[in-house]
Amino acid sequence: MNMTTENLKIVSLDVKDVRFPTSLGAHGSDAMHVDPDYSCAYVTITTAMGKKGNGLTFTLGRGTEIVVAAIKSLTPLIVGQTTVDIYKNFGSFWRSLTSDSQIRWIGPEKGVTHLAVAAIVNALWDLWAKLLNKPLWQLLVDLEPEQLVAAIDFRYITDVITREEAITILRDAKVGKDERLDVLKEDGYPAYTTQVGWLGYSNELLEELCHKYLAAGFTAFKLKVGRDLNDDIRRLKLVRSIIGDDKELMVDANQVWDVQEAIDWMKKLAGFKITWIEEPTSPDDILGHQAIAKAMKPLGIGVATGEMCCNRVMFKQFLQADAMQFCQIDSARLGGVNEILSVYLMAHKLGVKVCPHAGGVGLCEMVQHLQMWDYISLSGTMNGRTIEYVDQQHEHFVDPLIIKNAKYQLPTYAGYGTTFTGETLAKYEYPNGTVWIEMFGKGLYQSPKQL
Ligand SMILES: C[C@H](O)[C@@H](O)CC(=O)C(=O)O
Ligand SMILES: [Mg+2]
Repeated sequence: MNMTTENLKIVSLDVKDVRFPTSLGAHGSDAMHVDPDYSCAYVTITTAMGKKGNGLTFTLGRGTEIVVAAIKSLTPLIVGQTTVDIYKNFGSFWRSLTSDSQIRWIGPEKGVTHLAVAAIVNALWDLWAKLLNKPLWQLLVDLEPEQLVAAIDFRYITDVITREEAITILRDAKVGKDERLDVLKEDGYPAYTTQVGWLGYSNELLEELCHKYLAAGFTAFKLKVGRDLNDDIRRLKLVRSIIGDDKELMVDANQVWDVQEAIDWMKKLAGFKITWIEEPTSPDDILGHQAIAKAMKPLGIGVATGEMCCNRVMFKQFLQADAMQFCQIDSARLGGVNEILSVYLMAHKLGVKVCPHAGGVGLCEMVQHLQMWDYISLSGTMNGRTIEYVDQQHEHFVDPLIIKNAKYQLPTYAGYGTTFTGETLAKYEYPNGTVWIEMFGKGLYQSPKQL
């Protein structure tokens, strides 16, 4: 398959700080992040002839300016490159972004520098898909195994999967591809929702949203826990009384507990028939997760984590240690699509289900492409897999996701779905967008000048 594009020089990289005042309504709140303002560092890469790709990394308000600064530091590595050179050996180019000899010192492959890489790399994939006039999932599906694997940096993971093994796995998985594509076209990919369960929501809102999403066809729900045990029990009772016992229920502690505390707390919640406990403790504590997973096994509860798992090496060890039963790749935390592909391949080889994290700006838009590629070209199954769905900020994208009867519908537009509308940028760019000026005027937020 010819996947080359015109050879266009990258002439500029622009980055914007875009924020939405979600904390005013406690949207997105959890036990650890009590006042999140859903935000992102938003990248536009422009080529000669004016072709553009957009990418983003998700942030929570303050701190976005630091990611923006990191993206600016990486910009000289991108501007002046040409598209053919980037895409013909994307894995090497990816390595050049993560291995800059001065910048890597403040990573490497983790934290702010890696979030910056994610935004840039996501923009490069959006650009590639747009140049080929395909949705991102289709670009991935159409790449021959050798071409897809050429986008991956296998450094540090060859003890679990090699380039050759990955090619064989992808070749074997070609059987039945067309039929699986038809399933997605007809029916879509199942979703669960977290929208009911933000921790700052009142009981009334929790009840109202459970009814709303049940009526919309959802059969799986996620609730935030970990602030107060009695309150968790009360809220879980309430939710179960509305959704019934036949629906799936997941809980998410967003890293608030110590290891033994997580085990003890979850034993008290086990009676609510919980599918998974998400982020029970520090996202870096592989052996801690392993201990929790072991303790949860007899209770029928799996451990889910990944939204703050910083790179493929950490994922490798979580997978090797049986410390995660649900692998939650995050499209804006790992270094973009290239690194995510390597995690999907390792999870597949080690028999762990991938259920992407998507609570954040643009994450639902992105992960649907990845999970659909996985179904068509890698795992070949949706069994026990689901994509997170939160109903926030979709209206700000030129190509918002489409969900019907609790299933993501196969995207048909070209790109990765990560382009904001002009109106959104005019309103929400921080701090000069019209919505922010209004917020400062009303005293709802302090302007950066006052801080
Ligand atoms: C701060 C974010 O909203 C976080 O709570 C999202 C999350 O953990 C999830 O969607 O899962
Ligand atoms: Mg979570």
